Amino acid sequence: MEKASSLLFSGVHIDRKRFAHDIARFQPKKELINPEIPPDKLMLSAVEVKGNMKQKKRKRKDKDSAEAVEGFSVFKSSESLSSILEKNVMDADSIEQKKEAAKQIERSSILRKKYKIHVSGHGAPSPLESFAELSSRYKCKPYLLQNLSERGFREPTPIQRQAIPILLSKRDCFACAPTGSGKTLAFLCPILMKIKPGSKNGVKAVILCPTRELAAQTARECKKLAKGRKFYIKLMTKELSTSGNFEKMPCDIIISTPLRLDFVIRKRKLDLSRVKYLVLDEADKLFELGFMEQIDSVVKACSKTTVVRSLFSATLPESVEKLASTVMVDAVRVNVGRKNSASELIKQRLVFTGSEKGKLLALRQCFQESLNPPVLVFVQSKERAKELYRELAFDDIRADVIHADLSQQQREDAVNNFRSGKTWVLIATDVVSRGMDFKGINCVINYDFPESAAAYIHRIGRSGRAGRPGEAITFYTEEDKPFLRNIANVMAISHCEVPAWILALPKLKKRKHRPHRDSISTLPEDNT
Ligand SMILES: Nc1ncnc2c1ncn2[C@@H]1O[C@H](COP(=O)(O)OP(=O)(O)OP(=O)(O)O)[C@@H](O)[C@H]1O
Repeated sequence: MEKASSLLFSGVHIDRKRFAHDIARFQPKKELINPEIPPDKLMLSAVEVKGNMKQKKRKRKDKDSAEAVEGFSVFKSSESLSSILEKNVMDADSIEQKKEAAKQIERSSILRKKYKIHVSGHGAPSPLESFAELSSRYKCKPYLLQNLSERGFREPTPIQRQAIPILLSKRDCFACAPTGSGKTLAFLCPILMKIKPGSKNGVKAVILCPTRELAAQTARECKKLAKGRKFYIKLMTKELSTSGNFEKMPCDIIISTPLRLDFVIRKRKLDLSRVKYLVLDEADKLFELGFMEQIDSVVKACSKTTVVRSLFSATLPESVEKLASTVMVDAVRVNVGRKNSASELIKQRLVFTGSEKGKLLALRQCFQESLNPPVLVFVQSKERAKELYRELAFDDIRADVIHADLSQQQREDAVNNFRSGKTWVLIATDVVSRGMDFKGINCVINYDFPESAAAYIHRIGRSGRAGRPGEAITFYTEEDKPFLRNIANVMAISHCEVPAWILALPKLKKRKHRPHRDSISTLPEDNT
């Protein structure tokens, strides 16, 4: 009779009899011991150990047993085999879970690589493979999936794949993704999924946007997505902010500019203490000096300890993230593609016009060569927008203008006419440079050189949206030359051609470029 013999492998002492007994006992779960070992090898080892061991020569048996053990990396510890096996079986469920978790991690990293999603922050949930996962993973109500499908959204965009699960997991989030890549839906979906409609306990979500136009657009998007459910979605207009009865008015989601919401919090005592989601869209703009106090007031008013805060933009500089970190808790960062870069769908080029007068000639030439409406033309100030509009009024072009001096109604009309195709060319200040989703803009012309690389990225991002190609032309004069490099860097990163001499220009410390420019007008003084 064979005495309990021992086998030394990798410095581990194994009791052979117990080994045989344990293997036989736990055979049904054997594959759980170590997923690395092939099943046929494991089965062979178990049978040999249990039944045939006595008939085989000691040497052979030792070798086989050693082979059987070889796959068990877990044996390479100082624990006895029995205790390891017991533990493994007891942990079978957790091992199964661990295996599944390992697979999920692998799937996540494949998806992230495929969609150029970069994530930092611990325990970020895995990205969505499809919209259907919203229902299988997060029990999304059918109405929302139906609305997504009706809008023609078949696949989530990369930022939606990652930011939606993060916000559904109630994690604070910094999200940076190119212009036109569907960030709006990335924050609207989780809000609609996580709050209950019917406003029994006051406002549940606040979305802040830097301009009225963008707030109105986001409110419209939100209503379209919420179709079929009785959500109270309110756009904070001037009228509502001054005369709305907030105590009696049901409201689930408020979409506002910081100025209006701050006014209502201070003067009308709007209670935001039950807000679950706070979104700062175009966050880097909101963190600029003019908005800081208002943002502070809104952040304080959304006082629920579990409020989920998120920042979205196509450009999120470190300085903004640093500032915002003071109010974010354990946030996850998501970047799609290269941070702070332009959409790769836009063909960008620079045009030297020499002087201010040269710009008007160049613009007319562009229109003569190929006017492919809709075209958005950006200028530096409202005065210049008015001047250029007056100049083009004499040409045979259906042009309109939008700037901050117009009434709210006039601004809305300008946007709507441009959207519907009544207007071919819209002359604009930066009031519509961020977030505005004019469908199918073919070309953006920077008549005046943008004040910064971020401004450039947002302006040209009005074209090349939702997977469609776009074009951007930027005029520059002698005066703009020193600032060319910032823009040229953005172009080079998006693989657009840039003359080498521009990339060799010295770096500038000054970020903003808003020079005094000669008047656009070629009309005599008394005619203007
Ligand atoms: N999953 C999707 N599939 C197809 N189109 C989508 C999807 N999600 C959003 N869109 C469309 O993409 C366009 C751009 O979306 P959105 O305005 O949210 O972009 P954005 O990333 O917020 O851009 P910006 O940085 O300029 O604000 C919209 O017309 C929107 O309807």
